[in-house]
Amino acid sequence: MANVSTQGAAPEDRPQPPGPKGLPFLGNGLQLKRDPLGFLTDCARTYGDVVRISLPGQAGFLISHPNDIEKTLVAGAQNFVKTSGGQQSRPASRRREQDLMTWVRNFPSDGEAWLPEKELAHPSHRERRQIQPAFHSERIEAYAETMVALTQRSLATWKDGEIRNAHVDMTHLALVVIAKTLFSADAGGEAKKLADAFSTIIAQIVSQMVNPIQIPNFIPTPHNLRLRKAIAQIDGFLEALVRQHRANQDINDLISILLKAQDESDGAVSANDWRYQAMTVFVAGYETTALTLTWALYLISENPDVEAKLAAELNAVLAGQPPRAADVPKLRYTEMIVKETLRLYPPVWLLGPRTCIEDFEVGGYRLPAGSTILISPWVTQRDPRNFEHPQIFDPDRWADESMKQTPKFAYFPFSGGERQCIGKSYAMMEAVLVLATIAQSWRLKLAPGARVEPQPLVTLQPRFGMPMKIAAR
Ligand code: HEM
Repeated sequence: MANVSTQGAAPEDRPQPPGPKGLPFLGNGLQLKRDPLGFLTDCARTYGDVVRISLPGQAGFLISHPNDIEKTLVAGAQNFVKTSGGQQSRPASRRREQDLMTWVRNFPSDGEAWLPEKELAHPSHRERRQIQPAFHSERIEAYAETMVALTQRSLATWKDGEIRNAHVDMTHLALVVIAKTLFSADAGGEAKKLADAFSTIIAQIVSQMVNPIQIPNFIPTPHNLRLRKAIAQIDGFLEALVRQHRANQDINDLISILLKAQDESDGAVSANDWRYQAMTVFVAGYETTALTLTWALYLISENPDVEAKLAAELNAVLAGQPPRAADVPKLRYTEMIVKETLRLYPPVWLLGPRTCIEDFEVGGYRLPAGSTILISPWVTQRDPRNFEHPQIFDPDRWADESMKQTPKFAYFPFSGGERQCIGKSYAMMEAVLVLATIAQSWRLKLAPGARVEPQPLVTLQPRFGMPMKIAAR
């Protein structure tokens, strides 16, 4: 499975990457749809580091060697645009005239999102520049108190001995945390409604990835009506936010940054653009963090030795006090649990497909312009060449000095390069603080008979939820 040696070979003499046989027209589409995690893992283990996968109507290549991933995400980044369901989005100038429905139709954003044409060579630079201040380290530290307070508020409703769906709890919690820290909104009462609206929207995003042919928005099918209602709910939430921010100029958060950027843009940014960005941060931020926490609670419950070590660390560092930002660097084992959870259950199990603009040389192969590149943290982070006993949940592996020898892109739950997750530090801090706050006072055990199976949608969901029996410490 080592990279193919290409020394001395002219590009045209190089072999084509191997790959599984596919059906006429459908290629490997059915296998990919039926069991994406199993199929992609088998492809990498059977055919090597660059695998040809025929997607309906296009050539796809799975890249799974850390060096090749680094080359794609870092050195070669300028050669790629992010695509959604094999379709390239429309030019920004036309997109600006459209509404949130268009945002949904085009998510995840590609290199052209919201950018004037002259900036296209530097995908996403402008949008990142705008929202970056909300993620500076001193700002993130200021969010710690709110994260812990909201977790405590949510835990106050828990009753000893009951069975709760940890996935639902973590989803509502992560949603109210983002709403409060970045948007200054108290979404407590609305958490369920907003979470349901977002999941309708996310289901739509998944559906259009799988089925590029969609019934147009204006036809009132039950599905389109549900989607419109969900979008109207989110839109109403954002409208209320903007009124609140316009009325109180002292608020200093992500929304105020976006509104200021819009006011200063001299019409270069449309009235809707701040909404697109707010929606992107919301969708990208709350579900991923909620899933990290859900999978972490599950893995802790299945590993009593890990649970005991976690409890010991929390006692030693916090001595019964709620965690604060200053405690985060001391909660090393808690952080190792989060890192190991993100290795085994990366919420973004497949990075947004990227299309190469020009031919791309990688792993000894030359991939033609227009190819779709697939990169999966799930596949690479479970590769035995990168991690010893990769299927085992072992937070202690992160304390091992030998881990420093592991190639950088053997582990990339937040992606890497210029499109890497902007919320990485925010998410890590939130996960550590929330986990510490929960585990300090509650012990969670997977409910008897519960079925646990990862379901790879846009993010890696627990297919049957995560019913857990809770006990007060
Ligand atoms: C553990 C939690 C999280 C994980 C695992 C995660 C992972 C990722 C990954 C892998 C990407 C790149 C996707 C790609 O290239 O296809 C990404 C992008 C992004 N993330 Fe995160 N993320 C997390 C939390 C957050 C949070 C808390 C926020 C904001 C509060 C956030 C905001 C974003 C944004 C704005 C993008 C760019 C989206 C785009 O370019 O379309 N993420 N994240």
